Amino acid sequence: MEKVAVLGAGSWGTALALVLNDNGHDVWLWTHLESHAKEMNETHHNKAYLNNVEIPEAMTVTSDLAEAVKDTTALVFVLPTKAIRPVCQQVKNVLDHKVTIIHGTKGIEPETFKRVSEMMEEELTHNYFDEIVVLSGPSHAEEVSIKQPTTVSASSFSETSATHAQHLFMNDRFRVYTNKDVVGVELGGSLKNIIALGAGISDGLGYGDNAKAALVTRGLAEIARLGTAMGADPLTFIGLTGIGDLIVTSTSQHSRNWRAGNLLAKGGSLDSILQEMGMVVEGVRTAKAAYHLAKEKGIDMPITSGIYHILFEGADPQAMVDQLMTRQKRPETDEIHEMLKAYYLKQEN
Ligand SMILES: NC(=O)c1ccc[n+]([C@@H]2O[C@H](COP(=O)([O-])OP(=O)(O)OC[C@H]3O[C@@H](n4cnc5c(N)ncnc54)[C@H](O)[C@@H]3O)[C@@H](O)[C@H]2O)c1
Ligand SMILES: O=P(O)(O)OC[C@H](O)CO
Repeated sequence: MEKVAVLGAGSWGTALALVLNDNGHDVWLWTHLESHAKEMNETHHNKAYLNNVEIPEAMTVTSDLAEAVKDTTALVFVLPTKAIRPVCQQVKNVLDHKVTIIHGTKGIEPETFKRVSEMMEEELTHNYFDEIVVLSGPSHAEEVSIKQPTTVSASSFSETSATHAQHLFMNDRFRVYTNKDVVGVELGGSLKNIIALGAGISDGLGYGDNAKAALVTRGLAEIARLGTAMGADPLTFIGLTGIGDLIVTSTSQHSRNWRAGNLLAKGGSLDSILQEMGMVVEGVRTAKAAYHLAKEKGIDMPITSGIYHILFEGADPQAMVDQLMTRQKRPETDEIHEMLKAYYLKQEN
């Protein structure tokens, strides 16, 4: 049994804390709001974020960060991307030993284009950990919390750290693979949220399965294009944290990104939708980051660009679809084909 602190008591933090609790660990779930900790301790439910399950007695819910991180072997950061830097700064003030650092956050910082592990490294420095582990894959909190079979990847430059995360989380309903492509795993997990917003928009406009399949497939081509330019292994994008997560987020009604896109297409304003949902919709800020990053790097991302214009410039979703469909004629063959060829060649050898 190990003491593990989960930082962030939203839906995903709560679901991951439950997995760790099932595995017999001493789990401390930290929320920055004293009132939230009090409510969860009194009601044994996380009403605002994941009300369908009971918080077990064995799990400690606290708003005291120093108590939470004391004597831990691992910290699991499960926060919105914009809360990563401030919480790392708070952790730095109270952590006095080395731990395995794991994060389950899916986003890119729009101002710097940094991935989450890069932001964490900048804030925490290597005094407190060896290499960060990214836990990512097709995994809705609503299903993990009721023990539906789920598979994810634990990705790190350090095999020891990845294996530690795998050991902490893996059980017969939550299968964890290790993975070395941190860049590909983080970018796949973040960029798929933009395409999921697009899938929600497509459904909201009344389009069918053909349109959604096209969005997912051509969306993957865009993700791979930007991802490889940023140093990712292209094969990662046909794995769990690429196509796997893209499928689940674009097709599931659990997805907050899909839901936000769906409401947008039906005429809601972005601000009111985000306010009403009350949970983080990471694809919004990531669309801003990816749009500007792609522009800077000269990478063609027409779907991402259309979604950016809908989100931030009030473009009409229907007009964006028309624009995508009537672009210049071109062959389909591109890096997706090259990736698949490389993958099958690798399997044969
Ligand atoms: N929900 C899922 O199924 C799921 C699955 C995989 C990954 N993720 C990723 O996990 C991350 C967190 O998502 P979530 O679904 O748990 O979000 P959520 O909206 O359900 O909860 C966010 C939590 O962060 C807290 N928070 C917000 N700002 C904070 C701050 N400045 N300091 C401290 N705490 C703060 C909120 O109080 C809340 O407890 C996101 O990057 C998301 O993409 C979510
Ligand atoms: O609910 P979403 O859209 O934030 O997606 C949650 C997870 O990332 C799915 O793997």
